[in-house]
Amino acid sequence: MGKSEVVPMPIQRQDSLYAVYKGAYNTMVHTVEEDQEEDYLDIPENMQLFTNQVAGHTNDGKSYGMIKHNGTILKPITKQKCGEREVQFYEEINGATDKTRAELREFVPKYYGKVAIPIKGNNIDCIVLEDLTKHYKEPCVMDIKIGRRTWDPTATYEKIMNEEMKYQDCKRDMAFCIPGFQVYKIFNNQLCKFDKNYGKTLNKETVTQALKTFLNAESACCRSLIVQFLASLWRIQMWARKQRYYQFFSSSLLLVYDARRLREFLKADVKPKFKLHRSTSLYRPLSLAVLNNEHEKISTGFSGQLTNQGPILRTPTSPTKLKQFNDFVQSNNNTNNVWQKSIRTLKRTHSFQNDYDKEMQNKKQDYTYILDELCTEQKSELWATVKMIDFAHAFPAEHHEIDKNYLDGIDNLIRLFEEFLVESE
Ligand SMILES: Nc1ncnc2c1ncn2[C@@H]1O[C@H](COP(=O)(O)OP(=O)(O)OP(=O)(O)O)[C@@H](O)[C@H]1O
Ligand SMILES: O=P(O)(O)O[C@@H]1[C@H](O)[C@H](O)[C@@H](OP(=O)(O)O)[C@H](OP(=O)(O)O)[C@H]1O
Repeated sequence: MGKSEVVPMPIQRQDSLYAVYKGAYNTMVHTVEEDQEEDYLDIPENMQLFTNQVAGHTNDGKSYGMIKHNGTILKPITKQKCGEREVQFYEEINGATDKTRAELREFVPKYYGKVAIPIKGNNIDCIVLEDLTKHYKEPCVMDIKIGRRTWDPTATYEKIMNEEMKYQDCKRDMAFCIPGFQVYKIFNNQLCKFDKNYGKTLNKETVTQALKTFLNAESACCRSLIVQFLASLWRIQMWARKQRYYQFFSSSLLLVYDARRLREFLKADVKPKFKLHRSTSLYRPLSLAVLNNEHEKISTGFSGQLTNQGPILRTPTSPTKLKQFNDFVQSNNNTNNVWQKSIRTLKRTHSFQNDYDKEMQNKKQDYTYILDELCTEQKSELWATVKMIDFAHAFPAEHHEIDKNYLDGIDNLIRLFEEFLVESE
């Protein structure tokens, strides 16, 4: 990625850390200075460059990057055919009345039509989409391009060759690749960006590490986060297993979560107090407790049971379990109250460790969180999601077949996340 902007973190604002990883993970290149000039783009005053973009076309002279405007993003159309295809795709599904395509609307960003805006003095058509990062304070974003084949039926020989040369190992073994991601690291408040050069080095072994880096899971996976992602992924998978309308080439899944909420979650150091015991069922029961604990009550629809056919998506219906669960939630309910959190913070006495600055920093961070929570009209229960994006190469399914190329990638990605889920038990 070439674009960058120093994103203010709640603390340590003066020395906010920002790093870009190009190629090897260990090669950290500071590009803030050198990128500043590139970051300038002549666009209307009420619009900004979209700094949470992690992959795709950028302002490189031939194309433009995403633009941010009023809770939406504008995707400039620089390749006419690709733009038309993407617009047609969104308009088709927005007008669809059949169940399968209507359902697809839930899995993609909201579409608000097309708009022409002046960019560098030229009138450029843009696709207007919901900004999937807009509710997140510290958006961690990963673009995962799905499918072994990333060229469409109209591709030239040269295009096919170009595509086949890229992300070879990862595409061959995993049926997906990672053209870019950004993550706010929990342990040092650093925003790290990983570009396509890093993505191109990945293989079936190292891709797991890349996902863990993205998930802030170097030491342990946060179960709540994994479940939120899996809840979205499983629904997309179920849809892809049955749909026979489309073939997606070079389309991505965008994984987005809020590192702020993850930090709060980990800070609360929530230990599961309510645990479902393993039963002697055919299934492999995974505890619901840590998914729905005192800190976050998340309705993912995940029953806690994985089967060979996939997850059982429902909540437990056993009256005893429900009562146990409700009692648990009731007894811990007040810890969710932001005012009580605030009072607790105010009551905190002076540090005994002579570490006054650190204490102050923590306090500031707490207050920032509390203020943000109070200012947010409605705090969403969920703080991670997956959406399908980039339909520049969406084609009608040949012979109404299942899009195996797409489904393979989804299946493999889910398998990795399910392994993380088991690890987090
Ligand atoms: N609705 C959205 N909300 C937030 N970010 C988005 C959204 N859509 C796209 N992005 C960001 O923009 C990037 C590029 O998006 P997209 O893949 O649609 O563009 P592209 O230029 O067609 O990409 P490619 O070069 O892979 O064809 C994504 O990786 C993501 O970071
Ligand atoms: O991952 P990389 O190395 O950036 O490769 C790009 C990626 O495959 C894009 O999907 C593609 O845009 P399209 O989907 O629009 O074809 C672009 O083609 P381009 O260079 O012709 O724009 C490639 O360069």
